[in-house]
Amino acid sequence: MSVAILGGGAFGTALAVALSANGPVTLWAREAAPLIATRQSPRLPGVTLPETVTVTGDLAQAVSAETILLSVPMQSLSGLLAQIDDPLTGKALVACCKGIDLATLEGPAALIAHAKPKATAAILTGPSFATDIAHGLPTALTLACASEARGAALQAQLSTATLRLYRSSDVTGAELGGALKNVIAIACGACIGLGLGESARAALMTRGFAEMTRLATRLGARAETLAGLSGFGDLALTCTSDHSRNYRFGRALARGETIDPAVTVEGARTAEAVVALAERLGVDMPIARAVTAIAHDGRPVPQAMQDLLNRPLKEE
Ligand SMILES: NC(=O)C1=CN([C@@H]2O[C@H](COP(=O)(O)OP(=O)(O)OC[C@H]3O[C@@H](n4cnc5c(N)ncnc54)[C@H](OP(=O)(O)O)[C@@H]3O)[C@@H](O)[C@H]2O)C=CC1
Ligand SMILES: O=C(CO)COP(=O)(O)O
Repeated sequence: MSVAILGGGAFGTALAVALSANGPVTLWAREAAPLIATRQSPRLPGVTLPETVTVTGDLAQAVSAETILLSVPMQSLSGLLAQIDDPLTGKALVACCKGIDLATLEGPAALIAHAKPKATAAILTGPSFATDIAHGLPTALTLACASEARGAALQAQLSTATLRLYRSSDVTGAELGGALKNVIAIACGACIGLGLGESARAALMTRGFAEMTRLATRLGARAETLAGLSGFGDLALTCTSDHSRNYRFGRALARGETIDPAVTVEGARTAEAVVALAERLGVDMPIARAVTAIAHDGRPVPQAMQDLLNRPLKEE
């Protein structure tokens, strides 16, 4: 089965390198010329695409593949899908982005399912830095698809010797785990940037995990999915690593450092979407509210942290 990846940034490039171990791969980028010329994405320096990866700027050609991975930032996903006239009947569309769409408050797989109802929507998510995948370091991810049979086929097609996929039918749990952990990672970066210490970060991770589980289960996810790679696994990675852009964003906010708007920080916009979703559903999400306050409302980070500590004492 042929594979195409839409999005020539860090993750799309890394996936193209990894999946080329299984056979030919097509990589589509909106600005394909530099990628064709250099075989390197500026978003993933030092990684050269193998010859078995065909880079194209022709979207119609790319979506002729049977399995299509969508690896653009979450807030760009609906626009990209709208550019594809083809209903993509029978194809597998695998979301590789992490977030919640601000316009619809949907996760990536739900958004794909609504935009292309004649295709099969799935999601590939979990703890994995693009650089690790591209360099062939061992990585385990969740491949979630509502159809058990399509999920099993995708699991086999997209696993490699170093990219180990676990299968799930809980698409909601997988997409929310990946989206929500980025919000908590911003809070953890802010905590460390403010010098509040590692004990405070562990508390934020734990209470953040409670918050993630509360919202996800309210939306029909299984709690055990949140405890898996796509939730707990990715939370652990993203909240503790300098490689994470979300973590670094929170740390920079706390330190008053300049933020580069060209860097993809999914948790910033997703925090806004989460707050809106949680309010609609009556779910308490204090850490997401704090992240929205520091990222968008100009609330100073020390005050936002104090707001969290000042909340009434409660049962765990
Ligand atoms: N990097 C990582 O380690 C991982 C990332 N992810 C997820 O993958 C998704 C993509 O992130 P990542 O690749 O890292 O981000 P990058 O910032 O590295 O790249 C984003 C890419 O998307 C392209 N893009 C943006 N908007 C559009 C659009 N409307 N149409 C077509 N292309 C578009 C950009 O093009 P241009 O360069 O022209 O701006 C760029 O090539 C995110 O949801 C992220 O959470 C998941 C796991 C790991
Ligand atoms: O999702 C990721 C790791 O699993 C990448 O994290 P950042 O987007 O924070 O860099």
